[in-house]
Amino acid sequence: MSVEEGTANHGRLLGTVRGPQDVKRMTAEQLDILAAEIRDFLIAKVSRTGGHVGPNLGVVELTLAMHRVFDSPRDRLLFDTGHQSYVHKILTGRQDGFDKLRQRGGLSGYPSQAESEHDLIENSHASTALSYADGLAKAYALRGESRSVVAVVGDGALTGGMCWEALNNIATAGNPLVIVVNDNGRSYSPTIGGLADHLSSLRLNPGYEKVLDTVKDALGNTPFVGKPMYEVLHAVKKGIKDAVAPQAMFEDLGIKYVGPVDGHDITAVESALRAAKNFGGPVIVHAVTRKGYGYRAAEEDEADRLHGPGGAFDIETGKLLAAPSVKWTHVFADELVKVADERPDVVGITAAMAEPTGIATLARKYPERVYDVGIAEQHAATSAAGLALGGLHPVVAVYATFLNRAFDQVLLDVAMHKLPVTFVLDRAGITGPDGPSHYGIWDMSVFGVVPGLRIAAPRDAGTLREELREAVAVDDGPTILRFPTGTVAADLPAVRRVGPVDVLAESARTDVLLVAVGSFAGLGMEVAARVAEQGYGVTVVDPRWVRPVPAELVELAAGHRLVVTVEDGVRVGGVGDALAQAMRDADVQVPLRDLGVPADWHPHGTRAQILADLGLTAQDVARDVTGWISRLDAQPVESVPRDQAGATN
Ligand SMILES: Cc1ncc(C[n+]2csc(CCOP(=O)(O)OP(=O)(O)O)c2C)c(N)n1
Ligand SMILES: CC(=O)[C@@H](O)[C@H](O)COP(=O)(O)O
Ligand SMILES: [Mg+2]
Repeated sequence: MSVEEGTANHGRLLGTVRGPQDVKRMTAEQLDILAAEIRDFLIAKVSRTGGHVGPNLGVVELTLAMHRVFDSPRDRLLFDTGHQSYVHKILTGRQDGFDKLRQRGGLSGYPSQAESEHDLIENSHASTALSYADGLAKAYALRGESRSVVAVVGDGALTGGMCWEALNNIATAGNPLVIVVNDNGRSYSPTIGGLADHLSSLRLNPGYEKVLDTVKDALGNTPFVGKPMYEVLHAVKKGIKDAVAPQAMFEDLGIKYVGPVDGHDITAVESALRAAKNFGGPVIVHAVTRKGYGYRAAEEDEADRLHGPGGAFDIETGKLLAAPSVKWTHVFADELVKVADERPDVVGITAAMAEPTGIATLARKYPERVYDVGIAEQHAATSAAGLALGGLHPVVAVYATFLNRAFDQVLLDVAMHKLPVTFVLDRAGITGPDGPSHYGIWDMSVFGVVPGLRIAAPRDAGTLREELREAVAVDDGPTILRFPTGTVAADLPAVRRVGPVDVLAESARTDVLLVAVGSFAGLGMEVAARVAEQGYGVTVVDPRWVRPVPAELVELAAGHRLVVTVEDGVRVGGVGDALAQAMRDADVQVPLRDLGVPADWHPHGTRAQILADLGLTAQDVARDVTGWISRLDAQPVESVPRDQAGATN
């Protein structure tokens, strides 16, 4: 593409970039111009769609250098968490896709094999890239393939335990492998922990910086002649480094360390990467970057450097354009503080997501009662078990999808010990823009099998507050409270309560018992109204506590001709499955149809779009229910009058 044509697209130089080969031949001056054009491009596009603008502004030079030193896709570039792969996508022919970033049918916000041969890891869960890289490097070694493996991992992701399991193996295997630590000092907020302190000691030591510049100049003028020269030069740097900034951690692991380098200096990063590439074993390149680099609104965003605005935002201020609304998270955060006011034993735990989960609200009032464990959900669960053994009641707030990796900890470290730990799962169910590895659709099935664990699914703000209090009142086992992303549902009053079960609507006829789980209660009410137009009576119930299945739900089922369950979670092992089993065990032979999310990798889009694609709308469910009940009419069974419906009051 000519420069003229390129200009018409995104910027004079950026418009000419159709693949990595186009940046390999650019001069240093052109690269600086290109980096600026990429920043302008990212801000312009992501301000319209929402997305991870801060992390990607921090890796512009880093990604350019990687694509100049390595030959993707033959050499494999891996991005831990993958939220910082937009620049990689820009350089691998996908600039045109950014108008539909994270939108249905558009570009994924994470690497996607379907999009490009340059993409490999699609999982948006942190701390996995080094394990992939270890495996990949072993495969290439065994197959005798001379291909570089490069893994970019953030300082936040490095607080995840899997990284250290991987480093342990990478060191032993000794295969050529380049680990680029993208150290911007932050996850959302400043990264916590001993590792973070260690990294900052490296990057912040003024003496080391000055001395390093001298060495860097020497390095800059010295053509690399492979491993011997690298060893000599590295020994020089190491000697200096240990003198001013001891960093035995990595090297004692058996992994060479290069850095810290200025992650925004393409030439410096390139020379470090070339040294690492030619070393012939595992090397860590410690790149110091700034999240949101070059964009004032991001650099001045104290909360999280514009880590991931959820929608379109004002370029000048970085503020979301959408009108603010009361989110499920806000209701949780507000009630948690009220509970903590009354219960000095209640403490909060976050896995590097204090603001997004609302735990920060508790931390602002009771800083000594909130623990940020880093991106370490497994540790969060078992550390919570320790806190509970110590007489406290921890509230662990994570996104639903991220608790998956802590199943064993919840099962054995918490539940088997019957410990009072409450897990609050935000973003439960279909979320939308983040796609399949972010969908919080597994929790009711996966954790529903844990003996002694109780799961609540509030339907609105009132029941969220109520069920949070009920959860922290449980002292003989773990509890889960799960709610979706977005604006909290309007309060839906119950007409009566049967045990823990709220009856939201009922009629003279008891044709259908509609079990609407959590935030689907509103959908249930709409369905009941539509089905009533066909002459059928629908009893809508919200179980509130969905696992274990309340006995009252089975009794209510016995009084109806058909039971339908609808849940924002996978069907297999979900509430519908569990209720069907409970009904069989109680010999209640009423037909049951369960609606929910198929266990599959659902694409990204908006929550509403994906739910519609899955037939989880009032119109679709009403059509299903009407079809099922009308087919039952072929064997008419008197609908049991309500007062004999078997439900206890
Ligand atoms: C297991 C897991 N927990 C939490 C998250 C949410 N999350 C996404 S990015 C991020 C911060 C990552 O920080 P870092 O690795 O330093 O990357 P940066 O954004 O600074 O480039 C977090 C906590 C996640 N994706 N995966
Ligand atoms: C990459 C990651 O895991 C988070 O940044 C996630 O994208 C945040 O999701 P929300 O926008 O729903 O808070
Ligand atoms: Mg970081």
